Formats: sequence, structure tokens, C-alpha cells
Amino acid sequence: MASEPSSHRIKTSSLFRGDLVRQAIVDSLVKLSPRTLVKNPVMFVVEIVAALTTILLVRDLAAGAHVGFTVQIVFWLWFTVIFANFAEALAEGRGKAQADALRRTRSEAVAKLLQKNGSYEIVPAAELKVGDVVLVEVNDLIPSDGEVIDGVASVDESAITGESAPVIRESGGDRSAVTGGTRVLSDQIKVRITAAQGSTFLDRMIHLVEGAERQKTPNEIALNILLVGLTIIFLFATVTIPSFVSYAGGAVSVTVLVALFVTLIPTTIGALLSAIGIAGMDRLVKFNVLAMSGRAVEAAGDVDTLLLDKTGTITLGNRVASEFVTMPGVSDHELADAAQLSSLSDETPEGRSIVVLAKEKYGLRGRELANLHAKFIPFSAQTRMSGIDIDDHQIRKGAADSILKFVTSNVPNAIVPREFQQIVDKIARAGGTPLAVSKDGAILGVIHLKDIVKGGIRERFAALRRMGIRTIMITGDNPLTAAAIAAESGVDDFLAQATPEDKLRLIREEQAKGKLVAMCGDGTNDAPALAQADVGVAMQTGTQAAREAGNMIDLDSDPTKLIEIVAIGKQLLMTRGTLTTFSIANDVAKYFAIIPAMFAVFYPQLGVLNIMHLATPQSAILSAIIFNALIIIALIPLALRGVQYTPRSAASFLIRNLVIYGAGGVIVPFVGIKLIDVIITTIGLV
Ligand SMILES: Nc1ncnc2c1ncn2[C@@H]1O[C@H](COP(=O)(O)OP(=O)(O)OP(=O)(O)O)[C@@H](O)[C@H]1O
Ligand SMILES: [K+]
Ligand SMILES: [Mg+2]
Repeated sequence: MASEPSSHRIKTSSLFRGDLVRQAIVDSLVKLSPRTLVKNPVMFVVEIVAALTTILLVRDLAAGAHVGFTVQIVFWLWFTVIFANFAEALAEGRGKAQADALRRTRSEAVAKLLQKNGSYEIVPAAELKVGDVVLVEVNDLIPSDGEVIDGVASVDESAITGESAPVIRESGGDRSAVTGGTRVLSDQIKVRITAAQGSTFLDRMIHLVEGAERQKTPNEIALNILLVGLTIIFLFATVTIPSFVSYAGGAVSVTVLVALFVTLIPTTIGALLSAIGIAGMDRLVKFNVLAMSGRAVEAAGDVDTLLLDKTGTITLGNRVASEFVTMPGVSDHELADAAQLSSLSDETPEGRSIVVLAKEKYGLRGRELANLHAKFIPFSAQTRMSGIDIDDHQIRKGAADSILKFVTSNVPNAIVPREFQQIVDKIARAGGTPLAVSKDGAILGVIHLKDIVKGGIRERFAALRRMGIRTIMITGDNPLTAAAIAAESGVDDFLAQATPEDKLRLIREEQAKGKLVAMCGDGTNDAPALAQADVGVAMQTGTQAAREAGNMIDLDSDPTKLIEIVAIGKQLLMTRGTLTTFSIANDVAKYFAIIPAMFAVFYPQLGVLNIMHLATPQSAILSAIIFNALIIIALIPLALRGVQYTPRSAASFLIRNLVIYGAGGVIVPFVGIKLIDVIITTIGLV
């Protein structure tokens, strides 16, 4: 069963946990490999520069020159790269630790592979192929991902979701998907294997949390291009300096130029960019959401419209038959009998509950299917009907309008009792789903399916509204039921009697208006829409098809989780925006800190700009390069935690952050560099 929306577990873990830090230190040295670092252009440039300066240092040493200053610059250049690597390694570390834990839970289990004659053979789970059918009994581990094709069981999925409450898995409906590595607690099920070894859900989850398949998002690529552009501009600016200096009759060392260049290029954001993205994914994982791509997380930050299906998403999803209501002149027994016949092979939870109600209330027996000469018509989301053709009779049950159409198209002069619509409407207005039952040309009565709106969902929709997100419920159910559930749950709008194509069309229409659309769903009929949406959040309790179509999976199967998903997406975008602002403002400020100090000797007019009064040109350069390295470390917590976000207008946040981080980016280096200058001259480093 889906967890209550309010029960988000936040697994808190300290940012700088000892073991993670130790591993990150090791990794930050491993990441010095140029092949790894080349993916980060700005830091790659710093590494090249550091290597060249190291070579010069060795040459000067061999020549017996005085190298005290160069040694310190070289030291801090390498640390700039290592600090950047450390930020990324630390961000990755938490996912890696979680992946290790998941690997340990990966089932080494055996499977009970069903044979043609109904017996089973025990085989290693690793040998299972797609399409195999296995039996899973009490206390067995489910050997691989699959679809329940027979039976109902309660399953402990805590290995995957961390949630200890068991969930129901059953054939036919929207809760038929089972995951390898989880355990059956009661009853037994037959499972058709749907995933090949190596591409199971657990495999994908491991890849995902350890970031093995992380691709740069389009936004990150664009930002990287900007950073490379700035680097090239500052490269040209730096190489022209010697000519200015020699014009004034002076000389400037390569070490000084190198240091100047590195302080001016956008190293701060270059160092933290990838860590910010990884941390965003990691924050989602903490909320039990698996995002298949960074792009999906970014899109979530800008979502305008959220579409949700009703059953199982807004409601608890176990629609149970609670009552048979007969038409005038039809006996209870007659209706119950038809309802049961039409549901005998209906493997949906609704169908099964009808068989059960007929048995409990009217003493009707489940019949031997094999003895009936009958053709079963399975439920489909298009027809919204299911039923049976038996002994020249056509028995159908389904959505009221579908049954009405079916009856009148087969028997043009069919009599539809006046009471029919009244009963249907009464059930619908109460938020129930009415299923009409017909036999040949006559409507026999209506089955009342009850469903319950999930607790706390109203407040959550209100929070989405405050974030500027419009919620629309789309359901295959009739307009009255839809309206009742919409009112009870507090969605902004609804679309009823929607086929899978309607869901798809609605998303395309919204997207055509320039809106970013998120969709939450669990059913196979939601799969096309989940794939089309910019953010497709599939419920973990949903079908295999739904879980493959979406670009996010919510392990808690809570549709209102979108609040956290959007908040984390916004937080990611804002963190990147503010740190970029900070970084670039920073570099501009450094320009004013260093240039006057460097050139005051040659161009005394520049003295008026020398507001920082740094001790010597050398101490100015060294202070700047030390500040440049340390600011990376100082900003790691912000990059990993993200800037604060509470559901409020995004625009006001943006302005506030620009002011704080823009102004901060200008002021902080002045203070920082001055402070470092005082310290290093006091302790006599320069
Ligand atoms: N087993 C069944 N047999 C016959 N008719 C059914 C059955 N299950 C559902 N229906 C009818 O078909 C309609 C569409 O059902 P479906 O579960 O596909 O809706 P949906 O599009 O998934 O929307 P939601 O999940 O939001 O309710 C239901 O409202 C109901 O009237
Ligand atoms: K810099
Ligand atoms: Mg559904």
C-alpha cells in the first residue's frame, strides 16, 4: 500500500562524514588523471598550467635560482585542482556508499522455475531469462524483476525503498510489478520475468546512485561553454601583459602571469559545477526518488503543470466492490450472478473484488473456468469494459457510458430504465466508481466500487499551488466521480473519461503552450503520457511499463512527492545560478585586487586603484591564488546542500540571491585577500 504523503523519511547524514572524506581525498588524487579531468575544461586548463609551472620550477631549481615564491604558487595551483576534485569526489561518495549497500542486498537467490507440467525446478536466479515464469512462496526472495501473472501477496520491499511496511502485489492491475531482491511475506505468486540479468531495477538503481551513467545536462554544457569562453578571454588578456610591462621598461615572470591567469578564470564555478549536479540527484535519492537523468531534475525545477491519474495516485487504488444495485424487475441473485460471470477471468483488483462480493453476500460460488464454454473479454482502458460471451449470451460490465453505448448499438430498441442514470450519478457523486452490468439488451444493475482519497493530499496540492504549479487530475472514470474526487482532493482541474490518447494529447497541448509538464502515474495506460511528459514520475507500486516510461521513479509511490522533486529541481537551478554569479563577481573583484598591486611599480597612476594596500606585489599574487583555492573548499557545503528554498515565488528568490551572491562575490575576495595578505606577510611567507 502506498505510504501516507506526510511520512517522508529523510535519511540525514552529515556532509563531512569521516569515511566519506577519507575516500574523497583518495579519489581527488585519482581524478588528477588528465583523461578524467579533461571533462572539466576549466580545471583541465589549471592542471596544464600547474604542470608547466612545475616543470619551470624544476628547471629553476637545477639552475640554482631562488624559487621560494614559485614553490608556493605551484603548491597552491595543484591544490586548486585537488580541491575541485575533492568537491566532486565528496558529492559522488554518498551515492557510492549507497550503491555498495544495495549491491549487498542484490539477490544471490535461487528461483523456482515453473515447468510445463506444473512442477518447479530450482535454478540459480542468474540463469533466468525474460519470459520465464517462477513461483515465489512465503519467505522467498523474488529472484528478478517481473510481473505478477497469478495471485496476490504481501511483499517486503524495504531492501529497495527502505520502507518497512509491506506492500500488496497482485496480478492484473496497476500493482503487478515486482522487484528482484524483495521478499514475499505471505501467500504465493507466479511471476513472469521481465528483465534480463544485469538490467534489473536493482542494477539500474546501483548505476544511478553511484552516478556511473551521469551525463552532462544541456544546461551544464551551455554553462561549460560560457566558462571556456571566459577562460580563453582571460588567456588573451594575460598573454598581452608582458608587452605592456616591457613598454614601461619592466619585466614580469611566468609564475606571476600563471598565477594571475588562474585567479582570473572562473575556477570556483568550474570546480563546483559537477558537484552541484550530483548533489541534486543525491538529494532526490534521499527523498526516495530515482531520477534517470540530470535533465529531468532540472526540468522539475521549472514545472508549470502537474497531471495525475486518479486511481492509485490520488486515491489509495484498491477499488473494491461494495454493493450491487439492481434495476427494477431484476433480482439480486440475477445481477450478482452476471457480475460474477463477467469477472471470473478479470484479473484486475476490481474484477476479483466483484467475485468475492458475489460469493460473500449472495453465496455464489466461483465456477470452474474450464467447464464453461465461454469467451472472456478482458478489460481494456479503451473499451472501459470487460465481460464474457457464454451460451449465446453477452454479459458485460464497465463504465456506465460504455455499457450504454454497447447495449444500444447491439440492441437498438433496448430499454434503459429511468433509474439507471440516477443510481450511476448517486454512486459517482459519492466519489465511487459505478460499473454497469448488462446482459444482452438489458441493463441489470450497477456495481459500486469504493475508493478512498489518500490522507493529507489536500494540503499538499495547496503547497503545489503556492509554488505556482497547476494540478490536473486525468482519469478514465466518469465526470461525476472525477468531480467528487477532484473536490475532495483539491486539484485545480480535471479531465474525465480520458483514454490513454487523451492523456497524451493533453500533455502535448500544454507543452505546445510552452509549459513544462510533469505527470505522475502508475498504470500501463499512463506509460505513453509518462514518456511524453518533461518530468514523468512513475510510482514504484506501478506496472513495469509505467516504471520504464518515466524518467523518475518514486519509491514511496506518493504523487505529491512532486513538491519535493520541484523544490529540489529549483534548488539545483538556483544553487548553480547563485554560485555562477558569485564566481564571476569574485573574479572581477580579484582583477581589481591584483592588477593595481602588480603594476603600481610601472604605472604609478594605478596607485589610486590600489585600495587594498597589499604588502607587496608578490604577496598580492600569492594571497589571490590562496584565496582562489580556499574559496572552493569554503563553498563545498553550499554546493552540496544547495541554497535554501521554501515554496514561494521563484522570481523574488532569484533577485534576492543575485543581490546576496553578486554583492557577496565582489566583497568577499577583497576581505579574504586582504586577510590572507596580512597573515602571510606576518608569518613571513613572502
Ligand atoms: N475490471 C474492469 N472491468 C470493467 N470496467 C472497468 C474495470 N476497471 C475499470 N473499469 C472502468 O473503466 C474506467 C477506466 O478505468 P482505468 O482504471 O483505466 O482508469 P484510468 O484511466 O487509469 O484512470 P484512473 O487510474 O485515474 O482512475 C473505470 O473508471 C471504470 O469505469
Ligand atoms: K578563479
Ligand atoms: Mg490508472
